Amino acid sequence: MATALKNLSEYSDKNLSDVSGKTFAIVVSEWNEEVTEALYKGAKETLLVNGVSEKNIIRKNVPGSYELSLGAQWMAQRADVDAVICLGCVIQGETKHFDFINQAVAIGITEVNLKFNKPVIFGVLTPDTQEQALDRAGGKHGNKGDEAAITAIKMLGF
Ligand SMILES: Nc1c(NC[C@H](O)[C@H](O)[C@H](O)CO)[nH]c(=O)[nH]c1=O
Ligand SMILES: CC(=O)[C@@H](O)COP(=O)(O)O
Repeated sequence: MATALKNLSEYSDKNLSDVSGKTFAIVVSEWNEEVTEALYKGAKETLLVNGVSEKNIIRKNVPGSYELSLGAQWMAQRADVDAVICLGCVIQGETKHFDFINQAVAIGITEVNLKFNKPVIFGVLTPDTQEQALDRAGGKHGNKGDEAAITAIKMLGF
């Protein structure tokens, strides 16, 4: 598989715009907390490393990934928020619940982007197993939280 040996979160920090005055909201799903806390840690650290002030990083928790869309909307509608990062982890269970949550959150987050004309980043893992999730939350495949933060920074540079 293409991802087998890769750190998927490697990125170039060349040409990133100055975001030192920008405000970021991070919406975090409490489901699969071990994973989403690691995603949050990665996203926050990446924002700080790229010059964002700690006071300009707002955190909002929601119960599950399904609730990320509304949490993102609450944040995006604030005039002081420049970009929103949504973090979640939906692990495949025995039923189709996984598909419904993933479809709803993907569409919901896309709608919030377009409604508020602000970057709202999809940092939601959709793995088959907890191991795959941890591999992407600070493990051997990097940290999708870092990637989500870099994507938000890049989008603010357009
Ligand atoms: N099973 C997972 C969930 N389920 C909860 C839903 O997101 C939602 O909170 C519930 O349906 C009430 O609206 N959420 C995750 O983020 N990850 C899961 O694996
Ligand atoms: C992704 C889910 O919603 C999930 O954890 C629920 O599991 P199941 O499909 O076995 O009910």
